[in-house]
Amino acid sequence: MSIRGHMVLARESFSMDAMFDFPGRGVTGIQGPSGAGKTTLLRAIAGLEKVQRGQLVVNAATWQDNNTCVPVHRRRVGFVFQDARLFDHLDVQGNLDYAGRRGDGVDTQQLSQAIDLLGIGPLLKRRTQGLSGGEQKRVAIARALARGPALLLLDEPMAGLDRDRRDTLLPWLERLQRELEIPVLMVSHDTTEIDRLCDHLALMDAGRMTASGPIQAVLTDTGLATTRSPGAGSILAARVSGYDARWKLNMLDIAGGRLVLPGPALQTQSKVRIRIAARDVSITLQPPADSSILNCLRATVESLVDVGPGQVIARLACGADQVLARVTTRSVDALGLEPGAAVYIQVKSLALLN
Ligand SMILES: Nc1ncnc2c1ncn2[C@@H]1O[C@H](COP(=O)(O)OP(=O)(O)OP(=O)(O)O)[C@@H](O)[C@H]1O
Repeated sequence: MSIRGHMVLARESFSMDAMFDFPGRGVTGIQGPSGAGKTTLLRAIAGLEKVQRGQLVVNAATWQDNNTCVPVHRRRVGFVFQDARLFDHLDVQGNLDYAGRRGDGVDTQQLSQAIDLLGIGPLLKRRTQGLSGGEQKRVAIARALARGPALLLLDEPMAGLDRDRRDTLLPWLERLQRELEIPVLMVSHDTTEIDRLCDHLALMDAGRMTASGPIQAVLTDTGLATTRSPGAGSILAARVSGYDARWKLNMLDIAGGRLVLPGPALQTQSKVRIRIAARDVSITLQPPADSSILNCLRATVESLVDVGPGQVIARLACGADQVLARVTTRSVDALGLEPGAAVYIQVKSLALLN
């Protein structure tokens, strides 16, 4: 199960030579600087962009190779563009029906599942002009799912929405991610959206793929410039193992031990993802005797990379997980840190992702 391909094209001031091999299920995030070619790649996969050379196999179906080029309307692809592009003269139902006009018509079962998953039922008779930005996006996504696509392409699904609207749209997208079998390629600038929704992450720059892999591995690959950015961090899978009602602390089991997260009680045994920002992690040689920091775990230094004047990014193994820590060169020297060193990491704050 995979989405494999190679897209080559040249424009006056841009060329793309992108090889990719993404998982055939789950959500793959595509990130990269403005102008890297992310939208162009999605358009090429959808068959909307004329390429000089193209190969594309979507879960064993060949959409493009030297001899074949399946036309756009025969590619089983759902595409949500940056601007939702709904038809103003039609109501929501009319917009959804419109999706069936090309290709093989509407897949009624898939469409009713999408209407249900995205909570669109109450909106069906509404004119699209009166819908909020988030509602319009949900309708656009349902429309993209209406023909029962084999692949869903989302180009900046949160673009143009303010923080509050993003926060309300995200749970709908999480629901889709959990309950739909369709693989999704999602271009996004938004780290929260990427962290919460993606299992796999690909990075693009100047028309080329610079990295692609499980999100945890890509985020902690110190060979990539992204781990030098102020927002660098790692994502860990955790299981909720208990709740301390007195202090309102959730106990989260991770591969390398236990973390505590303040807040309302999470459902025991549920799986959650947490993000640990590299700047919130400090390193000690001994477990602290009296510290206000609750989260302290054993770890082993894997690598140390200079990332600017006086600063180092350390990658540490913590159980089967990798954690990044941004520390000073002075601390590295004072603690005698080197690959293989056994240490403790202290985590100042955690962000719960889902
Ligand atoms: N229709 C077009 N004609 C000519 N050049 C184009 C066209 N569309 C995009 N480009 C150029 O191709 C390059 C890649 O654009 P693309 O929109 O794919 O980048 P992107 O990574 O999606 O950027 P952003 O994050 O800003 O949306 C850019 O240099 C852009 O200016």
